[in-house]
Amino acid sequence: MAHAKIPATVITGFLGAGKTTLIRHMLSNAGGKRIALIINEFGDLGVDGDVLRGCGAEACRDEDIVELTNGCICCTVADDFIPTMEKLLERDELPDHIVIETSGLALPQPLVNAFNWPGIKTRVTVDGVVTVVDSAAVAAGRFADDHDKLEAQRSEDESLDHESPLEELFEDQLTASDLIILNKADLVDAEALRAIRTDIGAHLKRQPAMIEAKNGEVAPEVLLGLGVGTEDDIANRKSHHELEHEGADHDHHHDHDEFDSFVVELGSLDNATDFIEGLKSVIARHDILRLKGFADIPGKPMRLVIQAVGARVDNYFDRPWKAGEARGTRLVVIGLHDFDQQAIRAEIAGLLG
Ligand SMILES: Nc1nc2c(ncn2[C@@H]2O[C@H](COP(=O)(O)OP(=O)(O)OP(=O)(O)O)[C@@H](O)[C@H]2O)c(=O)[nH]1
Repeated sequence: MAHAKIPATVITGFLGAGKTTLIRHMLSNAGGKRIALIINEFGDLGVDGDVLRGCGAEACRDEDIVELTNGCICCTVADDFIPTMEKLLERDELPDHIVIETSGLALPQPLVNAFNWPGIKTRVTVDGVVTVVDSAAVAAGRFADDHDKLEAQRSEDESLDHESPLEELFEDQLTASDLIILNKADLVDAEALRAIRTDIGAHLKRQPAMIEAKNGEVAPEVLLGLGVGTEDDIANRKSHHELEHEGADHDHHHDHDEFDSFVVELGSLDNATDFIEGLKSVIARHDILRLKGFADIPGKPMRLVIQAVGARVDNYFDRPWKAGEARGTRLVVIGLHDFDQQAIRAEIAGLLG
């Protein structure tokens, strides 16, 4: 008897939109489903995988979490993602469902296309692409292009064929989606949510369902089981990059060179409250897009998770430091490629007093 294909859900969305939070909620409510997770993130510190392991949900055991850290999943599909999937499919105990969290800077299109790879197409199908939107960031105009500024830049440099990298990515992630989650609904009012819906709808040819959520609280039955088979519809979801180079003999190279990241390592934080207040001003001064990691607070048995998305900084203790684990503070900082790494490093180190 032929086996049914394993459904795979792709979770995409810009940096800090709430992908990991959504997955954490899904795992805690999976109702006995065995879910394998493939997690990819931008930057050299695997924070998302570690946060998910820290939540100890039964649906996803440690061996079911695979991290792809060699770069952005859309650029390393052939070298990284396909071999990982093949290995997963060789296991004796196959998962009921596969969930893939892309990095916040990834284009979903090359990833979805990888499901047409011969060894994968017969075994797995894309159940759906779920795009998580940070409603607060959209309402604050983070993805809206400054068209006047862009025109001025274009008149100086004719080779510029791009919209702002943030706006393009945001649109490409929406273009690929089967379901849109307007997350962080707690941070905006009903009118702003309505405006976001209208605006997103106006940008899309297809009209995927949109649902509002806070803290990624969406029932797994809603997220999983869409049954779309997105890999067969990929031609209708082209990214800006693909559209620009359509027909041209062009290598579809996409290397996120508009963005950059680095890791800051520090000792322990004597005063976490002051440190976090200080971080807020460093983030604002340098327009840092995302900062996340773990901190060591002397005398505390638990490690502190620090999560910043734009100007908002959250922190919470997630789990005790393990015996033999090196305590310390490690933060990954992500921004546009021209941000001043040296100054940011110095200013963050300076917060320790
Ligand atoms: N207020 C509020 N905060 C949220 C919500 N969802 C997520 N967050 C917070 O937003 C921050 C980023 O959430 P993550 O789930 O890590 O976002 P992500 O999309 O996985 O981030 P990257 O992997 O870095 O792109 C965390 O501090 C979350 O607690 C929400 O609905 N409301």
